[in-house]
Amino acid sequence: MNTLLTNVRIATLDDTFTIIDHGYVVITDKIFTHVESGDPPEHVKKQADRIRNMQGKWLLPGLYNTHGHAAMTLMRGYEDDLPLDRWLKEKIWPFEGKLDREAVTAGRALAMSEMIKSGTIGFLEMYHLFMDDFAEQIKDTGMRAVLTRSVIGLCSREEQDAKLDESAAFAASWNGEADNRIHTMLAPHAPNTCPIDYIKRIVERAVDLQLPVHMHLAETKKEVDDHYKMHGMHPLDQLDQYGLLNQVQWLFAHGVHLEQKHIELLAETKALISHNPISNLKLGSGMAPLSQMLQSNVSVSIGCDGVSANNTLDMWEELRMAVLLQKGLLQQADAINVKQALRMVTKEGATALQTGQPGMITVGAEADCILLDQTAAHLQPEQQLHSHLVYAARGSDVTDVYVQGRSLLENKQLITLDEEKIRFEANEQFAKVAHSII
Ligand SMILES: CSC[C@H]1O[C@@H](n2cnc3c(O)ncnc32)[C@H](O)[C@@H]1O
Ligand SMILES: [Zn+2]
Repeated sequence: MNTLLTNVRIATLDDTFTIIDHGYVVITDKIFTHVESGDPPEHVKKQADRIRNMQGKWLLPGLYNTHGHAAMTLMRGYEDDLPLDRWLKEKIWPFEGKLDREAVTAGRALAMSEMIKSGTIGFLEMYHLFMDDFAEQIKDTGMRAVLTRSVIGLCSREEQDAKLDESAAFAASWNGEADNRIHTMLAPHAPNTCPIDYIKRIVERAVDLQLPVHMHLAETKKEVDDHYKMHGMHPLDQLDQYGLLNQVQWLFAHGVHLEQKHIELLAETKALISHNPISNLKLGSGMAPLSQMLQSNVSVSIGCDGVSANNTLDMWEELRMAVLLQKGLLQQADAINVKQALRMVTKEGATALQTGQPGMITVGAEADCILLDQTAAHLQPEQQLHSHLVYAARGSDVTDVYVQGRSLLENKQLITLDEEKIRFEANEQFAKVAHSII
């Protein structure tokens, strides 16, 4: 199958940030075989099974959302004003306790529809319910994902082991599935919900399975202060003291309350960070030292976290918030530049999610790309393309999405999901669960 996209402005976001003002791409099966300037020659047109004129659109790599809980999209707007610990204990965990298969499935379909429509092609899911179902859903939807059956260790040794066995079995059976679009990790929930000896056993299992480990880390000051009280040290220092940082590839979510010595430790051990600025602001958790992490060569990507702490899955908003926040916080206009910003949602995201893809538009890469309507007023004048992508673009500008050459969105219409059905089921399932709590 050959697909030819013509008359398009291409932001390759490659190593040199090349822009092709007027060009075309050819997707052969799932690979970019041409990324060229100008109009396609006759022989290229003849070989195409499908030619789409993309006049008035920008083509660029898809975005990656590297930390979240997709099922929680059902809980959008469910408690807006509590700090993390009370939010979890008083509102979220009781609600999650009532979730059944239909409710979780509805929340996840809603999440995927929102992500695809706003240009996110890959995401990480940290959750504990119906993970096999989700993997099946993703197979059909066509997105990329890292799936983790996460574990909380505030229970007996037997229960801990049972959860870990379930998590490892899930990870082993789905890693590399769906034509390598699904990858897996093990995922202790957080240092304050998983005792260190449990985290140690999880890391040992991850070593056996050759999988990375994902965990919330240093999200709130309370969590870190409590860790000092109980263990006399910061949670990252404890992982280091137990020799756990060098054994596996870590991907930490949040990393808000870190000192410079911790940032250096992350860099030394090549740990990855998923920065979640809006969730951190909404839950009053704080502002992560993003600029210092980038300066210390820590690989940072961006995540939206669960929707009830955000309240959208719009990676453009998330990116803009990440950049503006650092500039204001440090009172420094060049705290993060446009190229660093774009890298976090493309190349660094592709790395964090273990895709093996460059997160760039380049010949030989798998054909993952999104297109934006460049005619919107807020994207004029259109010359400063890279700047617009960081400071002006919105999820609603996205018109088309391809993953591995498969079309998931065309002219703002979802191809692999039924939007009306998703909306209906999300509302129905929310009402059902909310009613069962009262
Ligand atoms: C064990 S599955 C994941 C678990 O995490 C909860 N969660 C959602 N958002 C956050 C957050 O910001 N910090 C910590 N935990 C969070 C979610 O509700 C699931 O229960
Ligand atoms: Zn989270």
